[in-house]
Amino acid sequence: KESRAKKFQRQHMDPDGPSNNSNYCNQMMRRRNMTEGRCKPVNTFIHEPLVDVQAICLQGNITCKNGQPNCHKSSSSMKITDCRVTSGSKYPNCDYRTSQKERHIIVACEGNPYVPVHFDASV
Ligand SMILES: Nc1ncnc2c1ncn2[C@@H]1O[C@H](C(=O)NS(=O)(=O)C[C@H]2[C@@H](O)[C@H](n3ccc(=O)[nH]c3=O)O[C@@H]2CO)[C@@H](O)[C@H]1O
Repeated sequence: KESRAKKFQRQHMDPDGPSNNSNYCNQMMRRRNMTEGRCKPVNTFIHEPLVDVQAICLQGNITCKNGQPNCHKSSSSMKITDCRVTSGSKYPNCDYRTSQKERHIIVACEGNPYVPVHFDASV
């Protein structure tokens, strides 16, 4: 069974990216298995070293969107790519818009070791 930490890495980590082609999201959403059963509507890939993303958990606690107190915001902005389904997207041919950004990111952390398990938002 995939751990929540590993699931976070599968869904959100791409240190070697981004390749600034408009098909990045179409390729990566399939490759990371987020187009099975449905097209995941929104997903962010983070183009920073895993250790830098794990270090976000050491920042002060902030409230997550779901009200839990275990979220943390990155101290610096990070290179990310937002993938968002297009209006014309029809499962199983999931179609995404690829948007490269530099944002502070907010993740939820859990466990021992205390590591990212959920992507909450970018700001
Ligand atoms: N505090 C917590 N502590 C611990 N765990 C927590 C906590 N909160 C949730 N989980 C868990 O995480 C799991 C999960 O998949 N949550 S999810 O909201 O659907 C993820 C969002 C995100 O993947 C994506 N998104 C969204 C915006 C954006 O900019 N970029 C972007 O990528 O869209 C998704 C839907 O919004 C779920 O098992 C839930 O129980």
